[in-house]
Amino acid sequence: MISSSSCSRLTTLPPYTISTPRLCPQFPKLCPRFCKKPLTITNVLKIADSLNLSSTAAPDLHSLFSRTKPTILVSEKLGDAGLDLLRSFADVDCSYNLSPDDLCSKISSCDALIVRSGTKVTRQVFEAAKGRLKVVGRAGVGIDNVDLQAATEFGCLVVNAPTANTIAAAEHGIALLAAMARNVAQADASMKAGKWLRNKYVGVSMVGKTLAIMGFGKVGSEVARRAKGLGMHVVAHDPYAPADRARAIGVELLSFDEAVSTADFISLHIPLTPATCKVFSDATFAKMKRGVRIINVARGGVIDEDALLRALDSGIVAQAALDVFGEEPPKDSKLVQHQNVTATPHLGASTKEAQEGVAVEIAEAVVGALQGELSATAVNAPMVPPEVLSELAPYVALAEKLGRLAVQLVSGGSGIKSVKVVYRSGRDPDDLDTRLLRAMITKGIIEPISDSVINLVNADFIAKQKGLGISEERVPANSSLQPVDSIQVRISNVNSKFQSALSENGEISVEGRVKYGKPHLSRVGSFEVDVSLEGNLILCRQVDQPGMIGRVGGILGENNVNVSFMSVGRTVRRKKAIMAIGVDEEPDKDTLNKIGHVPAVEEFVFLNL
Ligand SMILES: NC(=O)c1ccc[n+]([C@@H]2O[C@H](COP(=O)([O-])OP(=O)(O)OC[C@H]3O[C@@H](n4cnc5c(N)ncnc54)[C@H](O)[C@@H]3O)[C@@H](O)[C@H]2O)c1
Ligand SMILES: O=C(O)[C@H](O)COP(=O)(O)O
Repeated sequence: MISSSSCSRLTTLPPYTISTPRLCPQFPKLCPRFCKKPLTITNVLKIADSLNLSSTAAPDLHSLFSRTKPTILVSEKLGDAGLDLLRSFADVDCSYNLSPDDLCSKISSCDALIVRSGTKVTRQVFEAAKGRLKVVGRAGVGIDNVDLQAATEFGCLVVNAPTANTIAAAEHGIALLAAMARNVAQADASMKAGKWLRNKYVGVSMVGKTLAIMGFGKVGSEVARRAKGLGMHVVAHDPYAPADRARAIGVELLSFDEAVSTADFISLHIPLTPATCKVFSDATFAKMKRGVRIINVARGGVIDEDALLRALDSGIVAQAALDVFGEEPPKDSKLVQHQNVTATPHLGASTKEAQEGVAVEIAEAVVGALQGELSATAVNAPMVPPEVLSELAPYVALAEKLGRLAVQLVSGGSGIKSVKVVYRSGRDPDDLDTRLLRAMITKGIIEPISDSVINLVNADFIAKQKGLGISEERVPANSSLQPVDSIQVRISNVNSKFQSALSENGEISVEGRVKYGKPHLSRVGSFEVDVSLEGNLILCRQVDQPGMIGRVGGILGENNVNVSFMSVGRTVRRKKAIMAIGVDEEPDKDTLNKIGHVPAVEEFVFLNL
């Protein structure tokens, strides 16, 4: 728990570090502008930096400074090992079988929600969360039950657990394949009904038959390996699958039509997306060999279930084995009741081992995300590996400051439509991921002029929503030691309240670099400066003449405003110069007026960083 002494230390930091009510609840007056902001990786890193902690210690800051534990709602059964992990970090509310209304009424008091496939995380859920929900964790692979667009719009990170149930799903696919081919379920049911029907349940052999794997991803590849072991000829269709993986397993990659028309068995392993919804339609069944057998352990929605029923009745499809359904549990039971259908109630991931693995995988992802880490399994945000993140941390701070600085130079009433960011870097473009930097520039530009809270998840979306186009350019630099030599932010087609910030082609232009690990301003318009981007800044253009530093410094000193640094840049000697003055306190109006009345001062602007 935070002590008042450590909290007062925090108040000496730039205010964006005192960012959440949880961080500094007893000092809301000291940080009123910032209390709405969530704790993000950026400000956690800034706090770590300001406290001279290494960036690897940063995630612990959340728990160090948080007065209350976060609350995590688990809406479907999760393995114990995952629950234990969650409980060591948060208050965990396991409420299963919630109605949509109950979920909406609970969610506004939750920081994270963990679901499996049975909970629909709709736009209404994000709206009802009123900004508190930061993470949705999907304990499994398929995220078709989460409205990703709404999550992104509300700045809520969605993470999944994509690896722990792969083998379970593949094994279930093979179990269904074999059970269907040998009528295991039907024969078992008949025996339980007291019958002995040896002639009725003659099956088909798998060896030598062609199996088409539709979707050659994690599960599809594992099914392929196992089917090869059964002596099947395996082909696959997946427009995005690497050919070398297919070669390594001995699988031939085919077009959709080739795969469905040559197969004796077809096993579905594609995600449900708008593009794959009902892709197995009447037209698709018409292309298949008569007597084909279909297994679906992916998603019910990829099949038009009415069309499947027709294909089963007409004999195009001899048998189907289904673990998943368009609606779960299925309301219309015609398909489930069909004598040639083997059905299981979405059991693909349901092994003890997979459920424990998924629970731990999702618990780690959710806890990490709540601590401000960028998740490796983020579904709606860029994944930034930790080593890249720690290298980019000072540039992240620089990017946000430059955005914040540039937007304050725009005169009121000018709508910002177009921003260009120029990165000077010696790195190979593939070695420099600018998504994080772009998000922080967007944050810096938008937050001071709106109510939006920007993070890595929603930065691009909110920029687009506000009609703000951000383009990026890379300029090669000689030095390749640093990831970025300089970042320039240019805003075009606006008026500036500080004419000297305009470049020759009329854009507001500010440029900065990282010096000694800290963000520095290196250019404003066509003036070179060299000031640390900390606290508050006064930019002042004056006639280049002796005594100006003393005059302006004197006015600030007389009014009890402490100058932290000063830099003068000029274009023409004895003509024009820019003075950049860092001040610890915000000068009052009178003090600023006095600076404006110094005869040689032609224009000045006060900027809050
Ligand atoms: N029944 C269960 O309990 C269970 C368990 C695990 C996974 N699943 C489901 O299985 C599916 C696959 O899971 P995964 O872990 O292998 O995912 P994955 O992302 O590793 O693989 C999916 C593959 O489908 C491919 N694909 C996407 N669109 C395609 C298209 N139009 N045509 C062909 N291929 C396409 C992708 O390129 C990818 O290689 C998902 O729908 C997942 O939800 C179900
Ligand atoms: O996509 C998945 O991971 C599977 O369909 C498992 O879903 P479940 O967690 O609801 O069993």
